[in-house]
Amino acid sequence: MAPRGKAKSGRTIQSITVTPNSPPNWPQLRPLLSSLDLTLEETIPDQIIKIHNFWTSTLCRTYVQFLSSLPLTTTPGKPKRGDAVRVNDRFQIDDPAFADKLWNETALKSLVLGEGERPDTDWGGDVIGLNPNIRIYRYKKGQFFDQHYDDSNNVTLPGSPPIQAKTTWTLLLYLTSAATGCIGGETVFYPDPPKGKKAEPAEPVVVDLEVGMAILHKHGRDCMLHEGREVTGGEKWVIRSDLCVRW
Ligand SMILES: O=C(O)CCC(=O)C(=O)O
Ligand SMILES: [Fe+2]
Repeated sequence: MAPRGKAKSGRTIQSITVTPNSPPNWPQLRPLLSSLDLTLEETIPDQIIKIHNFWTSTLCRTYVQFLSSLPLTTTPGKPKRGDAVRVNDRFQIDDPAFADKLWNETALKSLVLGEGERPDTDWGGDVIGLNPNIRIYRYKKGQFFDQHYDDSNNVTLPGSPPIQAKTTWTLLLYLTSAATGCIGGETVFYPDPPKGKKAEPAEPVVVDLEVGMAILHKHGRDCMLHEGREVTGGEKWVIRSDLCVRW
């Protein structure tokens, strides 16, 4: 057998340190619009909020290119009991530093907590940052995320001492849309059917993809049933995190 570190030919094999799940070298978050140029737009008060142009199309393009180089894995078609059928390619990482950048170096913190004009939203407590659990989704033709509710989770945010928090709202950031060749993939919300036999079922609320748009939607006990519709052409790319409140 060749000695350790040597190939049979005698060349030294470079030692490779693989840190399992080490955070990627995310591109810097630029260019971005200032919070003064952005607003929280209520699609359904206290349930769904949109931020158009949260990321610029230039930044989205940089990220799609970068994220394409990450080792995404296709989620199994058969979910665990109680989980939604979810067919997409994803990359998941616990990265408190990136979550902190997404919160502090973008307009998000100012929009959610800022002094400016903003809807009187119940964030479920004092918002202190974003969930370090960052999820990247890529949906290709035929992929989708079936109807489900998002859970609230307990998380620990960095600090000394570390801060106990829980998630209250989902953050979805769309990097692609019809403008980049993605067909379908809308996020669709289903309001609870009105009570009473004669009542018409409530119309679904369809959120069309828009490059750089972020949406926040309330989750946990008050989460609306929702889905990511099937992508029928091109690619849908999404970055997912959650708002965290002090626990
Ligand atoms: O990709 C989407 O449009 C929806 C994603 C979603 O519902 C989730 O991450 O829980
Ligand atoms: Fe969801």
